[in-house]
This record gives sequence, structure tokens and C-alpha cells, in this order.
Amino acid sequence: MGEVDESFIQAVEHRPKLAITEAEGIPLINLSVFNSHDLPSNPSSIETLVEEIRDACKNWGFFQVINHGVPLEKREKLELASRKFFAQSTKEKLKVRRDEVNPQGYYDSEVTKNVRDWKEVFDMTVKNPTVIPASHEDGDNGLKEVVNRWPEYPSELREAFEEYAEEMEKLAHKLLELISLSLGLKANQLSGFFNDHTSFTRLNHYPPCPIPHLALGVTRHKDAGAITILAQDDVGGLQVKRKTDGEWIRVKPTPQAYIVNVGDIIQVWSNDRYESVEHRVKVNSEKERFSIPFFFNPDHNVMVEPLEELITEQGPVKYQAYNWGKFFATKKRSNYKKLDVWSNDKYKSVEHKVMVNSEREREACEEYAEEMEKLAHKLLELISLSLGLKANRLSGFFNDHTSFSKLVHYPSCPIPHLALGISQHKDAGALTILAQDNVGGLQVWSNDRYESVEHRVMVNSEKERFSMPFFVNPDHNVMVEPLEELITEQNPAKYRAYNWGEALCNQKAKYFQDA
Ligand SMILES: O=C(O)CCC(=O)C(=O)O
Ligand SMILES: [Fe+2]
Repeated sequence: MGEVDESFIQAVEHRPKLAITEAEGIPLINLSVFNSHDLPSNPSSIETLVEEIRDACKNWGFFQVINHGVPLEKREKLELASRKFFAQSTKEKLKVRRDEVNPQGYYDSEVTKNVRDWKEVFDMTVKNPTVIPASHEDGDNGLKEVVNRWPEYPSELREAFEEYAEEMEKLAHKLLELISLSLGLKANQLSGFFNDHTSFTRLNHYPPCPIPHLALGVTRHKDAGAITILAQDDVGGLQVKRKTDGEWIRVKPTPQAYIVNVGDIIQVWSNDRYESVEHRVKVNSEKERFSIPFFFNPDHNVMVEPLEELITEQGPVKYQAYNWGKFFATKKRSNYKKLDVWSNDKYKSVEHKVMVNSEREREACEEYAEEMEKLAHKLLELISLSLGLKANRLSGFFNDHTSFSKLVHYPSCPIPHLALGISQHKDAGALTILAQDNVGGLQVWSNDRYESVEHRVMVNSEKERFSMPFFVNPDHNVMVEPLEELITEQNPAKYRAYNWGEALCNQKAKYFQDA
């Protein structure tokens, strides 16, 4: 993870600011009342607590809890085991790596929103085994059991995790009761969804990062489950998007506290009374950071939908029901495959070459190409003149030209904000005539007077698009180099000569490899 790979670089608008707003922060809630045994005798203090939970869920979607009842030793035992595990060599860690069949275990290449996270993780389900759908496909009702992988070292990891998970389960149920009450429901109204729950715990390790201004430990995201309970160390880095103004707010580490946030499932159950809030993790160049989120997720067969009691005339149903297990299986799978989905498939499906076979179509192509050739020669003459050269100075390069036309189809794309029809690039040839012409390899001949400019194609979620670029390319044996007339003392040759035919072959070869 030491070297900086381009896949880690965040888009400009998502890069973390170095100075971040230090606001009053997310609410800190004391759970001591709820943990005392004489609960029924103290109804008013419970009411105050429920009120605090309601305000925190509404206004922030995040809060911290203290006096939560989780013994510190149990947390420290797991934190220590986590440090020991991650301190091993990559080779050791990869022995317990996750794979497509079993998503539990180690991995260091998670991708959130198409950018790699600067972290490595180790996942363990609370129920061992955990039952989930065998496949993400709708018709398939098969189930499978997911089991945890345990590393050889540290040998105490398993026990530390199991003890910790038991505590997390208790705390999660308490929080679920408080959230139910805060929504005006019975305390145990939601508990039934968690009999065979699919919760898991993750050990996160964020190594020091040489480019903390360009990358993130975890890209902005929302948690998909019901509730997340996070233990963070004293380094800090978690940032929460403030609902009032969209500003990223740092969650200051509070010793021994847990950070709690409501996930997408609570948002749906509550029919938008509570929202799952975006958060992300900033990394830093000096210190490594460790955190342990516990993701409290319902049974695989739960249909997630707004709760009847929370549907009113003013607030009608906002979500369609979905099966949690299927959703979970899809998410796990797409997480595992994300790099493929966004890169290979994107190019494969987006740039179709259309085969032209019927006679009429062939004729249409030839007639069009003839017109393009005429136009290309006119444009070359104009460009020559504009460079102060004779009109026909470049024509000789195009006697046996290698120009070609392409029919491109961009199907409508469900993720136009993530994918591109064509990634940014420059055209290698001399000229490209699309709807408008643009200057390609002329940059070399003109010795940089004209520059070949980067461009890209956006796609759109509703409409497909077709285009027909005509690439004006010289003969295969032309040596491309700055024209003598354009080399001066102030402006010496900027490029070495290269053989166009070879360049074209390399480009094509690269193209076919990519596809
Ligand atoms: O490490 C953290 O502070 C948060 C991690 C997180 O948000 C996640 O894993 O979903
Ligand atoms: Fe998260």
C-alpha cells in the first residue's frame, strides 16, 4: 500500500480540506439511566433520554454514547488483536483473504464510489455461520452459510471478537429499543427483525498516507444496515456531513465512547423521519489509525419497508419494500467485483463497433467517406495556410492515407455520473471530423503551434447516442516530425520523428487489449 496508485485519487470536489470545520460536533448521550436495573421506577429520565436520541437521529443521524455498559477490557482486547493482525506481512494477511464465495476475511482493495479506499480491513460475521441468499438473483431462493476465517496469528483474535460481539449485540438491542421509543413505537417493535441477524464487525486499519489531501480512508458513503456502532482510536479522521449545511464535521475522539449512526434501513423503516447520513474517513500522513465498526443488520429474509405505524396521510409511503438478504448479497458481490463492473464492462458495453454488412450500408459508408476525404483535404489546406505554409504542404502525406471512419453507439447508461462514454484522451491522427472538426496529431507537425486537445464523452441515463468520427490519418510510411519551416531558433524542434504506421499499429494493439 506504500506506493500511490492512481485508483486512490479522489475527484477534486471530494478531496478533503486540510483545515476542517471544528463545530460543536455530534451529540454526546449518556446511557447510564438505561443501564440501571430500576428502569421502570424512573420513567421521566428515560423520557429525557428518548428525547435526546430523537433529536440526535433527526438532526445528525449520528451521536456518541458514554456509560454504554460495554466493559473496556473487552474492547481493548479486540483492539490489540487487530493491531497484531495488521502488523503482519501482506503475505500472511492474504492467507485469510476474502473471495467471491465467502466475503469474510481480509482485503485491502475496497472501492467506494469507484475510488479506492486507503485502508485494509478484516470482516467477521457475528453469527457463525450466517445465513444469506446463495445468489443475488431474484428467482433463486437458495441459501448459503457464510463462515468466518480465522488467522493463525494472533490466536486470541477469535475469542476477543466473540466476546466483543456479544457486548455489541446487547448494546445494539438497547439502542434499537431507544430508537423504537423515539419513533413512538413499542420498545420491542423492531427486535423481531433481528432473530437470525446478519450483523458483522470489521477491523479497519488506515495506514499513514503520503497524499492525505488527495485520497480518503473511506470515500463518502452511507451505511446500508440498521445501526452502526463504531469504536475509533484516539487519532481521529471520521467526518460526518452536517445536515443543516452539508459541511464535513470532524468527530472528535472521545475516550471509551462509541459512535452510533442510523443506516439506510432505519431511514426506510422510519419513512424518512430519520435519515442515513453520509460520512467519510480522512487519513493522515503521520499516524496510522484503527477503528472497529459493528454493523447491526436484520435477518436475510426481512422485507425492508416503511413501518405501517409511521405512514400517515401527510407522510405517505416513500419506499418500496426490498429484501434485505438479496440486497446484501448484491452489495457484497458488487463490492468484490466493483473494479470490473466500472471499468471493463463499461468499455465493453459502451463502445460497440457496428458491423456494416449489407450492400446498401456499404455504399452509404463509401459515399460518406468520399465526402469526408474531400472535406479533410480542404481543412488540411486551410490549416497549412494558417501555419504560414503553402496550401498543399501537407497533402503529400496523404496519398495512401490510413484514415478510417467509426460508427459509435453509446447506449443509455444507468450511472452517467460515474461512467464516461469515452474517457479523456487525445486523438492520435492528423484531424478528426465529427460534427465539428478538431485538431489531432497536427501538434507535432506544427511544432506545438497547435495542440491536440483532450476530450471525453459523457453518457446519459435516458438517451442512447450515436456518433461517426472520421479520423484523417496520413500514409503508413510517413515519418511524423515538426516541419522544417516551423522550426526556429526561438522554437526548436519539440518532437522526435516517429513512424505513423507503427504508431497506428501500437494504438490499435492497445485498443484491442483494452477491449
Ligand atoms: O473508520 C471509521 O471511522 C468509519 C468507517 C466507516 O464508516 C465504515 O466502515 O462504514
Ligand atoms: Fe460507514
